[in-house]
Amino acid sequence: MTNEKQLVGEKAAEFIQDGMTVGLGTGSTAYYFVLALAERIKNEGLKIVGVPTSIATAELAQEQGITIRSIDEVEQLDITVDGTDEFDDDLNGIKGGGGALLIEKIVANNSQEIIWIADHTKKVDQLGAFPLPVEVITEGSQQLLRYFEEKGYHPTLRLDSEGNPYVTDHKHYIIDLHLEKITHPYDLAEELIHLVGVVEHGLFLNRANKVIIAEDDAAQIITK
Ligand SMILES: O=C(CO)[C@H](O)[C@H](O)COP(=O)(O)O
Repeated sequence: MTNEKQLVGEKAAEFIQDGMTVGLGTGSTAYYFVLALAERIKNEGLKIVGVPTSIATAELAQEQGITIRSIDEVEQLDITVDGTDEFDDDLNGIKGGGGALLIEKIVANNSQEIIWIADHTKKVDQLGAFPLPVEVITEGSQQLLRYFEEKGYHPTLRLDSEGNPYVTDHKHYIIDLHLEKITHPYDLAEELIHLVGVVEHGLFLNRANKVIIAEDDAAQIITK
């Protein structure tokens, strides 16, 4: 059986050119991109600077011999390759299933080009079946949970494998909103970002330029 995540990760690595500063996404699909990029660096001698979007990706990139810099150590990025939890026909998406949405969004906002890599399950007609992650500061998180409950957003505080609140790389909590259907993503994004205590949300609207998706055992490129 085809490993779709590997297929699209390897395809994305073909878009990287010598001298680029490259945003390195987070998650099980981005993992394969990082491995494929490291292979190209070893085999072809590409000179690349990687900007990781999480501690996990920074560790992986270092293990693989990729030179890394933080987002504050580069002026801007040529390209970012990242996974996504869902995307629709407009290439709007939900990200943050892996908890790295904050730096993923900062890196995306400073990239000239953004490619998402996705297995076939990630394409949806309407966003929302995947719970929307909202990164919040820890203090006041109970109040935000109550607010979201009252709004009918069906919030849950994300927990780690031991049943404790999941803590992000930047020591925040994540509240997942179980919305099922997001009919007005731009309005929702506007509401969430103005709530005091919310650091960032996982709606990535009008950001991706391309999605590489696995379909029928081949990598298909969807361009905006
Ligand atoms: O947004 C993310 C992490 O914060 C990931 O890109 C997203 O969760 C997809 O992950 P995977 O490739 O493991 O399905």
